[in-house]
Amino acid sequence: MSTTTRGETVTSAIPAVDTAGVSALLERGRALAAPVLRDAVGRLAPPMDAVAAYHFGWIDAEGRPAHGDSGKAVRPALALLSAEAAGAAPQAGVPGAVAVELVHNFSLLHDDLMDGDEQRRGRETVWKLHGPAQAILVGDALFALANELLLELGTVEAGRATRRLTTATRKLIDGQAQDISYEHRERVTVAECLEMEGNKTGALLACAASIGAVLGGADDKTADVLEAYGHHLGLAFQAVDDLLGIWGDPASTGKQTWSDLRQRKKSLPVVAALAAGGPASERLAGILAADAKLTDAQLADFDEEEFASRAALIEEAGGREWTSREARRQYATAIEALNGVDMPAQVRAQLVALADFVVVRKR
Ligand SMILES: CC(C)=CCC/C(C)=C/CC/C(C)=C/COP(=O)(O)OP(=O)(O)O
Repeated sequence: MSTTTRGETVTSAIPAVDTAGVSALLERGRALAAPVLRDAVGRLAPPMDAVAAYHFGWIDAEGRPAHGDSGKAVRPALALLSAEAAGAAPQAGVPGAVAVELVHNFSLLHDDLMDGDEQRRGRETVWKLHGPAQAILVGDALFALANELLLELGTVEAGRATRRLTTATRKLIDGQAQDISYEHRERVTVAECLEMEGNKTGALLACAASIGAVLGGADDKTADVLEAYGHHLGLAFQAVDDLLGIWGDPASTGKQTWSDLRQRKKSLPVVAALAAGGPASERLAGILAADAKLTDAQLADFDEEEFASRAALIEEAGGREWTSREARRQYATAIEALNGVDMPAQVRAQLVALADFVVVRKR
């Protein structure tokens, strides 16, 4: 056991992952979602259908069929398990799985444009290859498709699912707005950072973890418990994302090196390091204050060593360790939330396995 800077006791054990079991869960989500996702994308007018197909890795930059990385598909896997947690067949969760994945990809398309990121899933981002207008339009279209797919089911459950997805999307947008505004704030508190991450990442994972149950006929109380699991899992997911954004291997993450530092992100490791106090924390604060006076182009011109030295200071001030502990604390809270729903033991074990994967992932 160990203690966080907030004084709570958390398990410090790094979970062992059932890699084969998790791969099978992710693959099942991908396989059941794929036909519905392809059909949805096929509804888009050219050239948006092809731009979306490129984003999902189904075609390459020249328009040839491809099997590119279309993402880990954590959210579809969650949506199917959520249907099973409510006693329904996994298939009941498929429209929810696809809808959440569409909203997720809408957010990635817009996020890459806003951040000026040139690499996603190991290839050129849509805005870089096809221009900002296509990134905006295809993102908007994926969002519309998500709602269209759910609403055309025409059931009461689909109406409830759409309501939850719309609220999650609004929170995701709130979180993105907070994230961007924090880039230009000298100080962001740990609480503000966690609230922002709960919005930008927690809300959609919470929705993924409950939407299958809603579509499978679960009551709101059951859905709310599953949502709590997904929310904390989302916070663990984002904490790991923040670690990967600084110390991840670009060959695994599929993103540029030091992407978060290049964009002045007040991610958890940075915020925790600044809050820690002490010589490394103060040196970091001084450097970031000087960075704030530079233009984005000047910052982008920095060589690797400049970012490496910032990363080293964040680590020395304790930001890396604090964030890993926070990921494990949120993981433990997510698992505990599962006690609030009576579900088949195997489904519970699979929800735990997915959470294990989230905290140890390298991409
Ligand atoms: C409105 C707007 C622009 C919002 C942006 C919100 C945003 C991008 C939040 C970050 C969420 C996140 C951790 C994405 C990576 O997911 P992942 O690792 O599951 O990605 P994958 O599908 O590639 O595996």
